Amino acid sequence: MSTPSMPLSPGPAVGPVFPDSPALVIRGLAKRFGEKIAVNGVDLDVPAGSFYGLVGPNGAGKTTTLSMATGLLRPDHGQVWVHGVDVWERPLEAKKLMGILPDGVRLFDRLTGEQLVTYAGLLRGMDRDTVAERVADLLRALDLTADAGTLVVDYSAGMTKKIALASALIHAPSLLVLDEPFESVDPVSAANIRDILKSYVSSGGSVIVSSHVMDLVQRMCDHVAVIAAGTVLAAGTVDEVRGDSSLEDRFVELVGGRNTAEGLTWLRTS
Ligand SMILES: Nc1ncnc2c1ncn2[C@@H]1O[C@H](COP(=O)(O)OP(=O)(O)OP(=O)(O)O)[C@@H](O)[C@H]1O
Repeated sequence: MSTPSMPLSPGPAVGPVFPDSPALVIRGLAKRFGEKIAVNGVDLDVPAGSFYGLVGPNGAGKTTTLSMATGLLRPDHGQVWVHGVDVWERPLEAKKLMGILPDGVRLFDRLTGEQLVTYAGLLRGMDRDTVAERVADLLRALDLTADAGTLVVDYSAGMTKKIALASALIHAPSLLVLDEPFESVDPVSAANIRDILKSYVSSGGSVIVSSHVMDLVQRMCDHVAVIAAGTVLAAGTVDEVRGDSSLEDRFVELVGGRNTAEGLTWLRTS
């Protein structure tokens, strides 16, 4: 595979971040697990200030792509830039710019919710007073104040998602990478999270979010990429990708795979 190149200037090898550069650029990203090709040459451009949805069927390669884009999983091929900073060449610089909500990663769950978010802030090198102020704000915004002193291991799945999101937001990153942030989250909390993310984007932040909920992506995101079998099938603004259809219909059209229940006659009760 030839060396991938970024079309827009990635900036100098060392130096300040370029605010005008795209929030995230992915070129030729690929990953194989044994015989299984999980990600097969993904290119993606997430403009700064966009709310970008990444959708695809189960096993499409969304988590693998986002893990490689955020420096959690080493790609076999390809390159990733966050605001012009090469994630795999300058990981510390790149990671300062990102807030990450990974899917299924273990948290330090013997800490209380408050301790966990505080720890995330201190790890980011923030001073204690700012951390304390932001932890209180985040717990309030995510409706976790009453459970601040509860161990994370005793949180429900939705509460765990929310405390992990708070940990990703504490250092006010430029780019938020969220893998299935709404999974297991109740509708009121999901609406609160959407409001937080919308105001984050309107104040200049960028978000890339993976989700299976097409309706949510259509309402919330301004850009979307459809990925299946490790390949991007369509990408652009939500209106460009969906055309005259709903995003859900367009998704089914692109991805295919609708099955009938013909083979499950034994499931009929009458
Ligand atoms: N660590 C691993 N070892 C082996 N195979 C893996 C591993 N991680 C992912 N895969 C495989 O790679 C493919 C892509 O998985 P991935 O988790 O990226 O998909 P996804 O789009 O996030 O799926 P879902 O929507 O179900 O979460 C799948 O076939 C999966 O089985």
